[in-house]
Amino acid sequence: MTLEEFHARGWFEEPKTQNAVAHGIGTQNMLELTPQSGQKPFKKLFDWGVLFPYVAQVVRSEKFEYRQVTEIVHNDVVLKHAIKQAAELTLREQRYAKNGHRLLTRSASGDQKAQEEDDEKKGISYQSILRKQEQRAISILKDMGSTLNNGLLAFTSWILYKLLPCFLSGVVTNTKQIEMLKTATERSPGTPLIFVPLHRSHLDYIMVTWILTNNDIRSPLVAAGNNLQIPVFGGLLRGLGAFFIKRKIDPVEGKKDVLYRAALHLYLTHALKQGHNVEFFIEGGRTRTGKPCMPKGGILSVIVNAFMDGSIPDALLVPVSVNYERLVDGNFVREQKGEKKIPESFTKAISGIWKALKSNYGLMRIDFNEPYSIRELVNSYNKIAREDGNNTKVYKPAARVLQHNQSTSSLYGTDVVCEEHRNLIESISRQVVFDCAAATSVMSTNALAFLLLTRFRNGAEEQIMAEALDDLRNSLSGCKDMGFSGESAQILAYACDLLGSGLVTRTRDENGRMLIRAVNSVESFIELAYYSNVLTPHFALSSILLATFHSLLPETENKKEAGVSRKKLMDTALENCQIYRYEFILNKPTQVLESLLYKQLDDLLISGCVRSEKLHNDAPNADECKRLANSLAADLDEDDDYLHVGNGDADEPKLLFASDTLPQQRYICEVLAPFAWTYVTVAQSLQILHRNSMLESEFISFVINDLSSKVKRGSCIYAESISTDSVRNCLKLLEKWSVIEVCNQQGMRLISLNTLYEMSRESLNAIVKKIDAIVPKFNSGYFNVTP
Ligand SMILES: CCCCCCCCCCCCCCCC(=O)SCCNC(=O)CCNC(=O)[C@H](O)C(C)(C)COP(=O)(O)OP(=O)(O)OC[C@H]1O[C@@H](n2cnc3c(N)ncnc32)[C@H](O)[C@@H]1OP(=O)(O)O
Repeated sequence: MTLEEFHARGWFEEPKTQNAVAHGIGTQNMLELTPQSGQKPFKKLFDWGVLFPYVAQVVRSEKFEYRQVTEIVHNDVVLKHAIKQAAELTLREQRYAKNGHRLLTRSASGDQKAQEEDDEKKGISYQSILRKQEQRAISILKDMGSTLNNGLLAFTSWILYKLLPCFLSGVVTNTKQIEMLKTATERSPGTPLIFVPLHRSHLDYIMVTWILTNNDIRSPLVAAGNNLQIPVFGGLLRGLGAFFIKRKIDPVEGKKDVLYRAALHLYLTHALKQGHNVEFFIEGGRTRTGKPCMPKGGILSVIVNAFMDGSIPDALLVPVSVNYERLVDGNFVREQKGEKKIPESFTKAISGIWKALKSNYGLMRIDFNEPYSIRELVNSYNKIAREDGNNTKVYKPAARVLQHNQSTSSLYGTDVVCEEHRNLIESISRQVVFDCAAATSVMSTNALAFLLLTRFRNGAEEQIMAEALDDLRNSLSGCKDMGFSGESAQILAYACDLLGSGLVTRTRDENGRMLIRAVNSVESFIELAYYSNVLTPHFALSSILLATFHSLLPETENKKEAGVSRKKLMDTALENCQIYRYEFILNKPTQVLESLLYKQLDDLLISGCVRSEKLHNDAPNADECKRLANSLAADLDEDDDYLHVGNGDADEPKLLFASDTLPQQRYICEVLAPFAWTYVTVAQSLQILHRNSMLESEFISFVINDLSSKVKRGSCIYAESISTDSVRNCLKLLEKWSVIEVCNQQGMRLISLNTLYEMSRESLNAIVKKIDAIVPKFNSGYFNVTP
């Protein structure tokens, strides 16, 4: 390996002074790290660890006591109560099935004995139902329980030391972050660590446990979907920490599986009480698009509850960001094109491992971000609630104690999850996902794919692209950690190599110039979008703002003096942000979206993408100066929302179109343009629901086909707009807006237009128009003005 290549792989990343804890001072390659091996000075003359470093590493790394919890759960009175509750529910169902509506009159009479006799005649036995529920509880716990043990951990760890270098050139972690975790566990020994990674690949959980084990940090119990309970691997994962859960808690809509909920609630609570660390994937599965999915709250609600009811004194949530230069477990192109997911199986796992071992996937980067104490999170949300003057929102841990007769119908542990608690969990989970995404390091392949999709869709000369990469690195400096360093041209060559000729070509033209371009196929653009989307959330707000600005510019002859009022821009941009509410988490719950938009506006003003009327006339007003000063202050303390100056008067300075920076404006708008195309196509397709309800899956196929033909015809230039995930997100939005209704019939989701939109074509057209406004119009209007 040449020195340049070595640098390009980011192992000598310059330290970031802005946030020493989150970004660390120096990284380490875990593949080469065996701190327990080698000669221990002043201990012995000869140490066998010198000859067998990997064996020494796994044998000598710290061993923890991993207590089994299924037995404790089984003996818990709450479980016994849940078994009874489930049995009574089944009894009622069976009676209803036999007696139909007559059941109600019988129960009302309250004649217990007569009821029992009637049951007996009809072959219904409460005792046998109860026994069945008891058996079910045993079987649920058997399926769920992890058998985490040191022996298997050590053996697998050794295998991984041998196998990982076959397909990864490095596993980069941050020394400071690992030390931070160790310090956190030492400082508060009774406080469990809750690892919350964003899920990209099956390697994620393997690497988290492997890194923790080899750094003498207790391995976590990991919530695993029961689709991974496949022969051989299922048992292996269980011994390495997996506890299996149903991906859908209530398979039958509207019917709560009380027994399962209680078992999961108790399993997790007791695991925490027994000192286990826990890991779960808050998105509920791997991202198919490369950007984070919306979080799920079930597991988190149990953990927060364990703190609230005093089962544990506190817990530290550790957001984990994982990124790969090249995704190890294939790609998600098939699924984005609307094809069915292939279920996990033994053969699929074996062939996946075999394929992986024969390839090169470059670097993997894993960041353990600064932990949040759940106690402090709850306190700070309470502070916000008090500042809002909303005392009902205040959460008090002591107010709820673990009761033996508590309900088992919710994962949280109360009959109905109250709205405040739901909001609290949702806020915490959105904050975790936001922070994980923001802290994800940018790999060389992310940067290359981003440039290819937003600036060089037809390819470009390597030198020009290297300059663009320099610009990108400058613009990200201080806000995103880069997983590479060195000469941009070399980084591009390295990234092209990794992505392979199926995605990107790097060829010399007849004049000897090196050209880099994306392979012109739907599949390659969808896959490149996966890599590019690591950067998309970072540019999402400025893209929304600028696209909104362009959509508001008036049609006038004198385009160079055209402008939009600040208030109008902000109001419309805020509305447009709502369109993307299921696609991106644009702000933390503790941040005010409007303030973030103002900050983005200031950045656009500074970069010259938008001009200010007053500034343009060389007469900066006091408001403008204050706003820019505030923006800089907010940069220094990013969590504090700064107040924007200006009262939103109609006569406030206008924001003017800037013709000299049109190319930059276009790059920014290109970031969200593919999403906007998907959304507008979904909206246009709604008309087929007129007097016609449809299975959701059929509607999605219809939209995907429509998008594919648009791409084929060239009316949509973004092949990556073909995205099942974005179609689904748009449907969630339309459901939220009450444009469509979704009803669940025996596990099938039927969608139809809501009455208003069924009756009125204009209302439906208004929705299409509203969504169409977020599509940047590159072929008309202001994007075609010559500077
Ligand atoms: C050294 C060697 C190394 C080797 C090393 C090997 C490592 C060996 C480990 C292997 C490990 C594999 C790991 C694979 C990776 C996956 O398999 S990822 C998939 C599985 N994991 C997850 O999904 C975790 C995140 N998901 C959740 O938390 C979901 O909520 C659940 C628990 C799965 C349930 O999902 P769901 O059925 O869709 O239901 P959901 O709407 O979320 O709500 C369920 C209930 O939760 C509660 N809830 C939900 N949201 C809220 C809220 N905001 N507030 C309060 N309560 C809420 C409510 O009670 C709700 O019920 P309702 O009151 O609404 O009726």
